[in-house]
Amino acid sequence: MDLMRHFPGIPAKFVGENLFITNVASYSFLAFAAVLILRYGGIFAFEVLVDRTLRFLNTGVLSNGKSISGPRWTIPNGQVIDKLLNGAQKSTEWRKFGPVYRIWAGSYPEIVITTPEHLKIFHSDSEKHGKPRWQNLGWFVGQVLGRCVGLLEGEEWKHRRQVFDPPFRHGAAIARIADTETAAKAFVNELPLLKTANGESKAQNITEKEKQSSESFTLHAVSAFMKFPFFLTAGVVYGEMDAQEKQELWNLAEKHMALLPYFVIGGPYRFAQGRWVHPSAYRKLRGYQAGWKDCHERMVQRRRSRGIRVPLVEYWEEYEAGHITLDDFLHTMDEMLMANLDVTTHILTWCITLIADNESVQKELREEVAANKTTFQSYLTKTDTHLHRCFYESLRLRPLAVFSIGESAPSVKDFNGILVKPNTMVVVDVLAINVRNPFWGPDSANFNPARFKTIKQSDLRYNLTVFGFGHRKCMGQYIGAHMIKAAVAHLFDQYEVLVTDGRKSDGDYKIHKDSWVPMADVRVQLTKLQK
Ligand code: HEM
Repeated sequence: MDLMRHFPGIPAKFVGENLFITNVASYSFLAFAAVLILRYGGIFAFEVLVDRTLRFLNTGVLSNGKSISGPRWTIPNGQVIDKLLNGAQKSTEWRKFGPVYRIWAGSYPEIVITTPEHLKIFHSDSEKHGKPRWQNLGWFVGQVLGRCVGLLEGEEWKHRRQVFDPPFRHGAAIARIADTETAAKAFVNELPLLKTANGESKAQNITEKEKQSSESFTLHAVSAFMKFPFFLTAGVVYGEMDAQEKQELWNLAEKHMALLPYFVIGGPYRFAQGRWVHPSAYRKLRGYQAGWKDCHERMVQRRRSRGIRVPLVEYWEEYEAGHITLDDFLHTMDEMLMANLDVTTHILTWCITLIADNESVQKELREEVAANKTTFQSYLTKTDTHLHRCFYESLRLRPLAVFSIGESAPSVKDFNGILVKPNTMVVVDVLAINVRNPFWGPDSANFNPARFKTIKQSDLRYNLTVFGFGHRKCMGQYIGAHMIKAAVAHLFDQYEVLVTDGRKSDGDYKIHKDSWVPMADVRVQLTKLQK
């Protein structure tokens, strides 16, 4: 399908009620569009028509409050593509609509909030918040992730979260720290092998110091760092995996990546009927689903036959006992591994890039790591270290999504007189909170981990968003933090790291194009340190 060429991309989650009305409305719009485009070549006219109609049907706010503005609905999916793939630019551009504005996800209004005050108001009843169906992204996403923990709400969410989160709780993550650290060390030790595997050559223009060490090579950061967090998370759930299982899982990851564009493009992919428009996309979807299910059935079988009890087997037993459905199981597995693949790669790549580009930060980190060698594993779990501050500062500046995944409140929310209707999706402009917010001071755009030294944890509550809010905080936050910090600590302990490529003319970094999160598209030069 031609649309695909224009929207290489990604992502995951949401939707609202009244799907039937929405379907009818959407198909009517498509019919109108066809007529207009054929007759007048009028894409602009079509967008205006859709925008006006949607505003007439539901603006997302009550008419007895202030009115709300926002960007015009655009083909093919409102602002979904911009929100997910072009977030940083749009976060700045859409400021002209004020601190609270509306965007469209397909035919659903989403309200964007940008200040800590509004964040506090919105989360005053966070325990009752819901998740709009399929994250307002439509049917295709629903087929892969519709029943994952992150998209459920109410009692169902509470129950499924209790089922899935035991291996990821704080105590469990601490108990695994030796495994996490060993895996991170192995990952860093094996990086030189990637220079051949990735067809990378030795760095050009090697300096005298590098010649002496004779251990200098460059890597494309995303490609080189992707598998480490993926297989580490897989290990938490599946236990030890053999080479064949790892290969099968990676093949499935590649198939999953090929589905990501359909998650965001919208149009026909928002509806089950879209299968008639693009049968090969539908076949890819079914192929992935079948492979994902088979792979898990076999992994459970193998572990059971050897008497191995790992979280995978325990989750499967919940399914067999009828406590959760097969989709609950498969979709949550997908969320933890596949949907998260880009997330964890993004976090690791940015953390390394930002430290590498700040010489004094890199030096301080190396010294701290050296000073903590004897208690290295407990050092990794601490939160009052330079390493942890580097991790947080990187999350602050380079959030995985510029516009948060979003939630809906069951009550009316009053944002300075704009009254948001109950059950309407509200998303947070994370850059507005984490960077443009006056709380962070005049150097808010700079990478300065030391800033966290003097900030009280309680002051961060509505001024920083990293792992989500309230009850819906990230299930993998502890494992996630440990794995990133372990990899970063080992890397900078063994190598001098330099960003050699990936800058734009304005000094900002290039962003990886084939992902649903804004990963750094950089190359790094690693030079082995002489010890
Ligand atoms: C450092 C890396 C990570 C970061 C920065 C991160 C960030 C986030 C954020 C911001 C959310 C909230 C999304 C929302 O608003 O709904 C979230 C949710 C979630 N994350 Fe993570 N994540 C990371 C790693 C992981 C890992 C390794 C797992 C594997 C289990 C994981 C599993 C989940 C799940 C299941 C949810 C949904 C929680 C719920 O709604 O109950 N995350 N994550």
